[in-house]
Formats: sequence, structure tokens, C-alpha cells
Amino acid sequence: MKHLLDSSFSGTLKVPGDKSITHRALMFGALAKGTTHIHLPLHSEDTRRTMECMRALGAEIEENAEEWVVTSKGHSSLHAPDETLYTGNSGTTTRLITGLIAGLGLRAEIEGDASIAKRPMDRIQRPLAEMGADIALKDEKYPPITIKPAALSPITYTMPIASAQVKSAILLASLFTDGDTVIHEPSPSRNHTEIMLRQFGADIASENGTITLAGGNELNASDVTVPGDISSAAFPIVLAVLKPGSSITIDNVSLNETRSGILDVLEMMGADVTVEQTSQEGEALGRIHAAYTPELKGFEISGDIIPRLIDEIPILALLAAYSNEACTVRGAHELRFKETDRIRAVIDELSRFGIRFTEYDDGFTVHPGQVDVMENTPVKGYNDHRIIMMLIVFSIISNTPLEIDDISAIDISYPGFMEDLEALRKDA
Ligand SMILES: O=C(O)C1=C[C@@H](OP(=O)(O)O)[C@@H](O)[C@H](O)C1
Ligand SMILES: C=C(OP(=O)(O)O)C(=O)O
Repeated sequence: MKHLLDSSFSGTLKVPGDKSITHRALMFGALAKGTTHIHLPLHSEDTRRTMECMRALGAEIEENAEEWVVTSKGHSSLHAPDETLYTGNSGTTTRLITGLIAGLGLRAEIEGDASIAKRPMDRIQRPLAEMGADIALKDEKYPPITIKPAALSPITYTMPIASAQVKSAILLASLFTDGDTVIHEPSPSRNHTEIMLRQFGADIASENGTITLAGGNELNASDVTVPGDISSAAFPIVLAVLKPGSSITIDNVSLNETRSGILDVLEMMGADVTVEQTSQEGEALGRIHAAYTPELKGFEISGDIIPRLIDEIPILALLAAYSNEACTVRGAHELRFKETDRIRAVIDELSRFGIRFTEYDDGFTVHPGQVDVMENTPVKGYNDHRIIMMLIVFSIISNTPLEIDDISAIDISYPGFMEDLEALRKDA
């Protein structure tokens, strides 16, 4: 990694496929009758967990480098798994398949790794139980999750938090119920489930924060082309903005409105970032140019923008540390329930280098000031892919090697991250 430190970065990059969309394509492919081709899926640890779970339920999945092919005889052909389903580090897999399995009326036990064992599942258990599901949790809150067969009915549910995982678990459970399920969202969360369900033939409508799904339609297989993941693109974008002499282009990346909050923040900061939209059908798609910007303004964000950039907050905290003005994130209490408590992790690691924070229960302020980086300072990645990639970008922009305890969790969402940075290295 040392040679990345003294370099600037240029050229064009295609980041790996969108993680949220790949998970959903595998699940809807398994539920739908026929053959679903998933073009440019994300090959990563998290999406592999969803793939293995769908196989355990009876879907056939063929893997090629650029395409996965899911073949299923439809939702009624899926069966209870023979063994405990293992969801690894993936909150999306854990929560969405709980809704899917409850909706199919199957028996299953679901567990994940040490991080998943600490992530709250009562947020999905509550609405699913209201629908009639029989779901038991450890200490009424955590995995392992035990699902017993039960018949479900539609519900009207007002979500207490903006969460695409909760919304999607309910939608998956409601697919084969008799009647309309209605969900009210407090703020718009990522809408990939709604877009893809419509594509697969479900009767679903979404308007002003209310999603209505009429249950009972068989899903039909449909092909999915997965756009690049803007949550992965965020790391090279911030690297280019902070590293003198850099100018990069990310091609073929998702510009879905419910995911593009980071672009709004970059604009507020006056970063040299431009966006070209190339397609608006279904999932919006385009190209992002990002270049070194010597002076960055501050920002204050809260409310509706937060779910639109929730996974980008660790890398935004780094960007904020190099701004000339204070930067504040509020309304992001959800960060405390991710792979690790991302508010604590960001503050604990970056404050080792003189970066000054005020911590709130639901966010932080980063104060402007000098960043002092000492060579080979030990830092912790908490086995959290987004914290680890933020620390790698920090090391590169500060031209200082850091001792990160373990970087293997990068493979959760962005295998090939280091190779992609290497390919953008100017004198490579
Ligand atoms: O539905 C999804 O694919 C995701 C939803 C978000 O979680 P929440 O639903 O908990 O906000 C996000 O943080 C996660 O990385 C992926
Ligand atoms: C929070 C994340 O994923 P998940 O909830 O699926 O573990 C993430 O990818 O940042």
C-alpha cells in the first residue's frame, strides 16, 4: 500500500455492482417462476450469504463471472432449509430473508456472525408478528431468529424509523397475503425493493411516503442489470477530492435519488464534482467526475437526507475533517446499529489525529483544525468494511502509513478495492 501514499489518482473506474440491488435480485429471482439473469452482480461476502440462503430454500443459481442465473419453479416450490441459515455479516440478508421466509410460511433458524448477533431484529419482528408471523429472538431482540410456520395477513404499518430493511421485510412477507399491505415511511429510504418488485410483476404503488402492495400475485422472472454501487464509489470520490492533483471518473454508477445524498453534500461543500445522468429508466444511472478541491465549505445535515447517505457517513466524516468550517450530522442515530457503532468508531479512530469532534446521541460535529498524523499509528477497523475503507483513504490522503488491525472485512462490499485504487494511481 505504501506506493499509493505519494501518488495522485486519475482515470476512469467502474465500481462493483450495487449490494442492495444484488441481494434483492437473488431473492426475487428465487421467488419468481422462471429464469432470472442478474448481469454484473456484486460478488462479495454479503451477497454470497444471500445466494447460499436462496439455494438452501431450493432455488438453482448458476455463477458466471459477469452474470448469475437464478432458476426457480416459483415461490410455492421453495422449501424449509435443512440446516440453520447463516447470514454472515449481512444485516440486509438477515432482515429481508426473515420477511421472505415468514411470508412463505416456512420453518427456519437464522444466525450470523458476532456483529449480526448484536444487531436489533425486534424492528422486523414487531410488524411481522402483527401480520401473524411466529418469530422468536434471543432476549426478544437479537439473532438467532427462529421462524415457525404461520399464515399471514396484510397490515397497515407506520414505521418508527426510516429503514429500507424493515420496509423490505414487510413487503416480502406481504407478497402472498390476501389484500393490501400499506406502509408509511417517516422519510424516504432506498426504494430498490419497490422498483424491482414492480419489474417482477407485483402490484405495488408508492406515493408521498406511502407504499401499497396488493398481495396474491405470482412473481415472474425478469432480468436485472446491476448498476455500480454509489456507496462503494464514495471512497474513490472522496479520495480524489482530498488528494492534490487527482481527477477521476466513475462510470456506470447508480444515481437513484434515494441513494445520492452524498452528491448533495459534496455540492454544499463546493467540491469539484460533476454528475452526468445517462439513464433514468427504473434505476437511474450515470457518471461522476471528482477532482481535487483545495478549499471545502462546511455543512449541516439532518432529516430526510440522512437515509439517502446513511452508509456514506464514515467517509463523509473524513471529508469533514479537511473542511475549513464546522460540519454537523444529526438525526443519524441508526449509525449506532450498523456493523459496529459507526459514530463511536469514527470519533475514536479519527480523534487520535487531533481531529476534534462533538459527539451527539444521533451524530457529531467535526470542528475545523489541524490534522496531525503520526506514522504507523495503530488504528482499529472494527471488522466494519466502511470504517476500514475510510481509514485506508485517510492514510493515502495524509501520506502516512497507518497500522490498521485487520482489513479483510473490505470483502463484505468491495473486494478489489485496493486493486481499483492501484489502477487509478497516476504513475502506475
Ligand atoms: O436495504 C438495504 O439494502 C440497506 C438498508 C440500510 O439499512 P437500514 O434499513 O437499517 O437503514 C443500509 O444501511 C444497508 O447498508 C443496506
Ligand atoms: C450497513 C450495511 O449493510 P448491512 O446492514 O446489510 O449489514 C452497510 O453495507 O454499510
